[in-house]
Amino acid sequence: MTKIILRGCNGKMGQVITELLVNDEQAQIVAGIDLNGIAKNGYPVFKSFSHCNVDADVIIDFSSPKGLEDMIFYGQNKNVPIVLCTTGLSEEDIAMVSEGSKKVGILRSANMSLGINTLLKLVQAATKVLVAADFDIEILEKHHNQKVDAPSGTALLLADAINEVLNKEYTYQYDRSKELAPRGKKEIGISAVRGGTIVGEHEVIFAGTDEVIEFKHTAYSKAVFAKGAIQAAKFLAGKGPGLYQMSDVIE
Ligand SMILES: NC(=O)C1=CN([C@@H]2O[C@H](COP(=O)(O)OP(=O)(O)OC[C@H]3O[C@@H](n4cnc5c(N)ncnc54)[C@H](O)[C@@H]3O)[C@@H](O)[C@H]2O)C=CC1
Ligand SMILES: O=C(O)C1=N[C@H](C(=O)O)C[C@H](O)C1
Repeated sequence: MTKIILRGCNGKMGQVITELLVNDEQAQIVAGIDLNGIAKNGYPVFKSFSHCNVDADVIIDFSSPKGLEDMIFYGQNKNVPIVLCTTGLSEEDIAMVSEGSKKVGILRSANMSLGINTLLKLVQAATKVLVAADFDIEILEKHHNQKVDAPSGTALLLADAINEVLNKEYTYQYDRSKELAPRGKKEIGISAVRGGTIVGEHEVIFAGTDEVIEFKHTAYSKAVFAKGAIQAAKFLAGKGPGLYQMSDVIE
């Protein structure tokens, strides 16, 4: 049985994971960490890791970048690897994750769904062909009105995957409305829409002369992310230090 500490347990994703694990025979939540500290799901909830005294195999984090350092410190000290699903991380946060992973296993992914992780490979293959034929690349993402970070972590993940194929030569253009200059050649445009209860939509648009190819992923429920996170937690439990990705879990 994989014993999980769920950080952000009282949030939207925390609740979906909690419900999914009720009937899971291979994994269970042994404690939650949440700023509001309210226990409502049959497991203890602590306001921070400094109060958490349970025996666990893995941490799943869907919360906020605040307190990231404390979580990594806890993981290193207790030898508990971390599935880091939270987005909106700064450059400094990402460097901290990279450094931290030298002492504890950390799997970081801005999107745990099978669909987006398949899309990453498809857009890389498309980029190789289409950029050589002078196509421009734009990414459009849409999310619910409660989302605090923009652009989404997934939009950045897609852009990074594309840019990897392009030897990291492209820059990201986030706000075209302030631009007077025309579109740059080596740039990836990234645009965000926020409204209602949209779970998560990502479009990668390859626009060439007289033809356009669009790749689109739509999440219809948060369960697609929760299932991926649980799968990742089962994979990561017992693993040693290192920086892992979803591609290590779903080939
Ligand atoms: N990687 C993925 O597949 C996905 C990632 N996310 C990301 O997960 C995060 C959470 O998303 P939601 O559940 O929608 O947000 P939410 O706002 O509904 O829930 C966040 C929860 O974390 C708690 N929290 C915030 N800061 C905390 C801290 N420093 N320590 C302990 N608890 C803290 C809040 O009290 C709240 O209960 C966001 O960054 C979001 O972008 C969301 C969906 C999928
Ligand atoms: O906050 C969300 O809801 C989501 N966040 C992730 C992101 O920033 O990409 C993943 C998913 O799209 C839902």
